Amino acid sequence: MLTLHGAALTTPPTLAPLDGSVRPGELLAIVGPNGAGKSTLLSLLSGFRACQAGAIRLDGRDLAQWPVYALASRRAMVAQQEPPGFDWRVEELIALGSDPDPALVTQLLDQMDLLDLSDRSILTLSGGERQRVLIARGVCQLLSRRSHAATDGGLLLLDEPTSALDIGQQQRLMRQLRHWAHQHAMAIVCVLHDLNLASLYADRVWLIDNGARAAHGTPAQVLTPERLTSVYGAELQILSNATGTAPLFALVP
Ligand SMILES: Nc1ncnc2c1ncn2[C@@H]1O[C@H](COP(=O)(O)OP(=O)(O)OP(=O)(O)O)[C@@H](O)[C@H]1O
Repeated sequence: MLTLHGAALTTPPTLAPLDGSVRPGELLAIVGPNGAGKSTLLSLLSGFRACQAGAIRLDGRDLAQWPVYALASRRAMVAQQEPPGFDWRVEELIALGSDPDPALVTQLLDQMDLLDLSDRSILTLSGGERQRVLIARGVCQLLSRRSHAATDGGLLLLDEPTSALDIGQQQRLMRQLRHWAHQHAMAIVCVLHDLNLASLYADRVWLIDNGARAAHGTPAQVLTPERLTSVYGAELQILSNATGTAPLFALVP
């Protein structure tokens, strides 16, 4: 479990103090306009950036106190635009640094619709294919390093994981994220620009605006047309949703 206790950044890029938690088995979406502070917040949650006030704790221990190797078994981060780096084959890159059971790699290749690409060089992949490989690598890191003592699947942090995906792959990924969250009691935090994906798949949403959390709760509580119009300055119409619970939006032409 990840907990925030007045966690803040006081020098630019600033973030107002945040309290809250990310629980095993849930999918938390972080949404907000460009420049709101979403990626900055994700870098705090990952421990790559230290908060300047308050604290962030993973399993009750301050993030800054975790030894690097131990932290890598409990938290994986997939950044927005990771450069491809060296000429790895897809299945090599997924396993890199994790020494996983080969069956896990095959399962992840299947789950991310990458089986046909397993032997290809990462340098030859399209943007969306590469994005799916990097997500598989993050999940592989958590599942293969998981200790027998762990009661949950750790923390997976994803910065705009659907940005390069077509709508079919977006749906597959979001369903797969929910599946991993439930099957492995994994806590998953996803920065999303697509409010409809947040609405359809997230258990909870944090709306970030201007370096502060403007609202948090279920998608239906947070994603109201009035609030979104005010925060994004976009003219929206609300569409009905098949489940009748989460709102869906379209731009007014
Ligand atoms: N080192 C820095 N010094 C000063 N300001 C910064 C620094 N890094 C980022 N910023 C600013 O902090 C704000 C938040 O940036 P961040 O990347 O977290 O936004 P974001 O919500 O992820 O945006 P986007 O949706 O465009 O990816 C932006 O206005 C950015 O210009």
